[in-house]
Amino acid sequence: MSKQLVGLVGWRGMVGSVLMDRMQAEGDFELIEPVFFSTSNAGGKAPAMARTHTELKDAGDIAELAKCSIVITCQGGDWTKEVYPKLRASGWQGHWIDAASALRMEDGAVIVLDPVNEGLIKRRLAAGGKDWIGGNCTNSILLMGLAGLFKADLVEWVSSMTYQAASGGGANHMRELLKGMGVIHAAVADDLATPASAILDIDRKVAQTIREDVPTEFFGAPLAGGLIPWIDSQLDNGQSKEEWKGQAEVNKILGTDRPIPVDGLCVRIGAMRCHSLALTLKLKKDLPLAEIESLIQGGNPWVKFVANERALTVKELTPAAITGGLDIGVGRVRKLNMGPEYVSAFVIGDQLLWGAAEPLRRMLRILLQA
Ligand SMILES: NC(=O)C1=CN([C@@H]2O[C@H](COP(=O)(O)OP(=O)(O)OC[C@H]3O[C@@H](n4cnc5c(N)ncnc54)[C@H](OP(=O)(O)O)[C@@H]3O)[C@@H](O)[C@H]2O)C=CC1
Ligand SMILES: N[C@@H](CC(=O)OP(=O)(O)O)C(=O)O
Repeated sequence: MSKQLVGLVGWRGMVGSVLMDRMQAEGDFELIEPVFFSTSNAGGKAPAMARTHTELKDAGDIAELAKCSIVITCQGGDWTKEVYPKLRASGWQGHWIDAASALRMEDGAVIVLDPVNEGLIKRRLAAGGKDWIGGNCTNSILLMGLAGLFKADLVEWVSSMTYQAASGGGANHMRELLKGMGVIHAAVADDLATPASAILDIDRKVAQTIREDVPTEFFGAPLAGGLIPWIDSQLDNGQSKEEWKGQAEVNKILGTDRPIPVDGLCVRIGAMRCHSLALTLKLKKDLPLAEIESLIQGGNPWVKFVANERALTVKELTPAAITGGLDIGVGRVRKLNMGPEYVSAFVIGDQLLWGAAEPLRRMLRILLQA
């Protein structure tokens, strides 16, 4: 049987590169006939995974895109908004898999996170669904970590305080964070090399450097040595767009009839690519802690449950331990003073993997098996 023609757009960007790595690692390219597209280098050489279509196609060429039975894009929302309507208007009936948020809340689109909503995906596929959109990274990580509690329909509401990495903004934001770290260090490098230097003098110089010299072009405020308690645009109700996505996307992914309230504050911190969430959950009933832990552990094979002990937590539940892998760390699970149904949890994951690339790759596999 001939292999399906799969168009890849946005493959050299940050999310796209992680997707390419994962597709190679999992042997996905053996199963498809890839066609690589570019917005900037049509006619150039496609990457080595291309076998027959070795030239880059123009990502604005609707007729070329329409030859593919599946298009996967990590190119970004602007490109989606420009090209998707034209492609569908041309009569194209193929499957569209997209990392960008542009189509996420459209009625016909499913937000894909198959370890959590495989049933919904399969139902929509059987009903003729064609649009498969990756979720917001923070929400995908939250749901991957606590899938066991959601599957058991135990969650009454979630308060979600996030600690989001620089990579959520893109490659330039990661660079700006690192430059800022370098600028701060350079300002006090000599003092640090002198053990007798006064820490308050060092601190004064650092504070001044953060205020005056740390680059802010991409984040709009100094991130290195600090944090930024706002992510994305401002809505009229006082939420940030990132905070709004919490309830909207979590409920769409789960396909709930009655929305589970999800709200909290989203904060950018100086981590590179791991998003974390400090969660307060109100459960629908008072369950023994051991049962709650076991439900979380059984949520999916990627949950790395960390017992609520100091030594284990500081070793296992950090960006240093989690970055670059598919594990979703879950820990700090305990009952809170507010009452027996109130439980805390800390969830951490690599936002470029489960938060972006992996759900798309797995959706491709689901389509190839259908
Ligand atoms: N960043 C994140 O954490 C997440 C992002 N997403 C979504 O994924 C989409 C893509 O995001 P992201 O990967 O961060 O975007 P990037 O900016 O890294 O890449 C997007 C495109 O920019 C072009 N580009 C221009 N200069 C360069 C360069 N020097 N290196 C690589 N590519 C370059 C490439 O297009 P071309 O090859 O055609 O020139 C590339 O495909 C967005 O819609 C975003 O919302 C979703 C979840 C998380
Ligand atoms: N907004 C997220 C990253 C992202 O791309 O989100 P979305 O896919 O919902 O636009 C962050 O900054 O961490």
